[in-house]
Amino acid sequence: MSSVAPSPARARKSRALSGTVRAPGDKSISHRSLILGLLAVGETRIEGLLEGEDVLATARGAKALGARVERLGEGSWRVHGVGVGGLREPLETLDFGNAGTGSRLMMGVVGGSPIEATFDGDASLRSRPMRRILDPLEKMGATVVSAAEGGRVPLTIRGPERAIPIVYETPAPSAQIKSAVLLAGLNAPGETVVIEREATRDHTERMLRAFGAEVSVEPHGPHGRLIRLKGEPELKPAAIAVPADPSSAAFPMAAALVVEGSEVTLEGVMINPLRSGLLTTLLEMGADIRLSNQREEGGEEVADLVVRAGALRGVDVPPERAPTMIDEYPILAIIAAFAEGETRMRGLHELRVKESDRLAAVHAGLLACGVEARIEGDDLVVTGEGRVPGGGPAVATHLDHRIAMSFLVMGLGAQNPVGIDDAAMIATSFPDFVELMRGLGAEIEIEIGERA
Ligand SMILES: O=C(O)C1=C[C@@H](OP(=O)(O)O)[C@@H](O)[C@H](O)C1
Ligand SMILES: C=C(OP(=O)(O)O)C(=O)O
Repeated sequence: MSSVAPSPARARKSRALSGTVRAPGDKSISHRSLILGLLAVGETRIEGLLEGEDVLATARGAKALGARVERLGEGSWRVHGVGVGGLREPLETLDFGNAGTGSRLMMGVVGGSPIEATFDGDASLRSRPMRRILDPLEKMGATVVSAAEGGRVPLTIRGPERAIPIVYETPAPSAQIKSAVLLAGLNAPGETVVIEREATRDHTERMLRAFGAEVSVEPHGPHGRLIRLKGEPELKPAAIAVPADPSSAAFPMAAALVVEGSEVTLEGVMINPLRSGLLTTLLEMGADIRLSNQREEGGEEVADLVVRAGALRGVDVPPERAPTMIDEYPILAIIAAFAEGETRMRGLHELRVKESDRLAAVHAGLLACGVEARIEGDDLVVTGEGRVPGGGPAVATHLDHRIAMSFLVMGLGAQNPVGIDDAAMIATSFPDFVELMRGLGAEIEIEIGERA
């Protein structure tokens, strides 16, 4: 099990932020490009790969399963894949650290193929539910050789000679469950079908097509989708350009909104509609965000976002929007604290099973910083007064990068500094976060273990 020394950090009220920055490569697309690179025969080239710890764990996983994975330069990677039929049984435990996406997608790969592998991770990953992945994989012929209590990691899976094609309705709106089933379905003779009641990010579907698989998607019910994958495709390597991650761009964007006088431009942010719920919500709150230079990059729509500080009002965020902004609620809660009036974020049950229980962690952090907030069932309600006191004890981040970055952003706009108990996990998704924010004019101090 991996662990990193904690690095307490603190952010203080900032002068106006300004500048043009590019958020790192999208984490979801980065994981998938390495995994599909492994599953195609030949050389896949990736530009703009996120070199965060989560993705580096997936790169090691791809290597352990037989791929040759090389870093050619910053963000520039080459994967020599072995194909679905050529996977090697890893000799050692696959340690995914803090990464839900990497571990769950790789479970799909292993669970659909005739190899056995053991998965493990840090204390956060060890607490996260994996039954949601193991259940469909068992239906597809996989055997769970062993697992920690409740079907958690460390766990060992053995896949079948050929997977059984299934029709599977996901029990939660989760792109990770959908992706694990589709990846296992690559080694199934026939059609694997995934039904989701609420559409989730579609990067796996898009990328499978780019690698030559036959995937069709149709609407299902008012908010859902039905996805069909034709099994046993011959995946061909592809060239992947990874767009900037909207979930990471959300932090400098939020800072620009809440620090008086700021104007920040975020370049090349992916605006896939299944990832842009935060943008929709912020525009409803009256945020001054302008999209320009809309274009396509690497099969995804991207835009430059010009963000200016200004007054914001509280809004009601409907539950059906949750899958399109699931990782953005912590930072939205911070922005809501700076708005005038009540923001109600509905239907947040999935936040309880992320790197931490994000509903509880955000709520506790807000209270510690003098913000009025309450949890009602699966809703988080934040009452903003246009200003945030800050101060108080260090916010507990529970090995959660998004909690860490959210409260540091709060400190940049709050009356008093905001401290967090540990900034180390920021490196899982946004290794240059502190440097990028400092480049915009932010004051963030890290006490120990500062990363370059
Ligand atoms: O598929 C993905 O890349 C992801 C799916 C989401 O998780 P769930 O599938 O659990 O909703 C999200 O929270 C995670 O950061 C990335
Ligand atoms: C939930 C997240 O990631 P993962 O599930 O991959 O750990 C996240 O990055 O916010």
